[in-house]
Amino acid sequence: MTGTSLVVTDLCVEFSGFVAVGGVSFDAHPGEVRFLIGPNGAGKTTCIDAITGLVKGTGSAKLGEKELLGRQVHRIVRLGVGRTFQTASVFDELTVLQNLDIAAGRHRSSTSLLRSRRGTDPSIELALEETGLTGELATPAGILSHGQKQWLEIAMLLVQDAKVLLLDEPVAGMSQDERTATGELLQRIAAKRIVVVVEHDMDFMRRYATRVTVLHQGRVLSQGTVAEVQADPRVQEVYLGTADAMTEG
Ligand SMILES: Nc1ncnc2c1ncn2[C@@H]1O[C@H](COP(=O)(O)OP(=O)(O)OP(=O)(O)O)[C@@H](O)[C@H]1O
Repeated sequence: MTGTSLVVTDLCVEFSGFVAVGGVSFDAHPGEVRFLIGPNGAGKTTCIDAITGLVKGTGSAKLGEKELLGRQVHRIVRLGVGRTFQTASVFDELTVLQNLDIAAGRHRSSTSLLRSRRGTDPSIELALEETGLTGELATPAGILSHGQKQWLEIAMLLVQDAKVLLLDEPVAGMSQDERTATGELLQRIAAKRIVVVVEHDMDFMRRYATRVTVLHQGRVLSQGTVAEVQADPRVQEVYLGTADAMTEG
């Protein structure tokens, strides 16, 4: 393990007295694809919301020496923590390049698109290559496939040089080919960054997770490698009878 880690300790989030996250601890390091799984309402998204400052949490979420909890959203972004949402939040009317320019903090008018290839900055070129979107530079984001929109969101985080990528259900609604491409993309970007994936798709988790944290009713039910959590009877019990039973596949 090298580089700065994300260490979440005893994270708690309450909504008007309802405990959505009740003392969750996990860590994530560069070089691994870390998964957070659990049934509906387990508290997965709320954990991400707390780490990124969208909801108030107590406990601790540290990136290296820096405490994230209690900081404002934009300051957390500035520390290199990026996230995606369950619904892609790209600008549909703008091209892929314009979306990336905005992410990079630049503005490019549509007339300058003709010169766009020559003028593309290296971080954008790299993000396009990593996400396989190089050929879509001038495509309006609104007509990208569902998978490509998710990749564009990831590319926007790469352009911002995010050290931590928190991805909320990145493969929901994707075709099998898109899932495979996304899994391989996550493995590539995780080599140097912290990647935490919230997912429902068990097959995807089994194929690409390095370590898994299983949440249930706001608490950590089990934690470990895919094999370890799959073998945990408590996890099997929680998933028993669901379409995505842990032992399938
Ligand atoms: N803003 C909010 N106000 C009140 N309750 C909330 C709020 N956000 C989430 N909750 C509740 O907190 C619990 C955890 O929700 P969360 O969205 O984190 O679960 P999840 O594991 O991400 O579920 P899913 O897989 O369905 O997205 C749920 O019971 C949810 O209804």
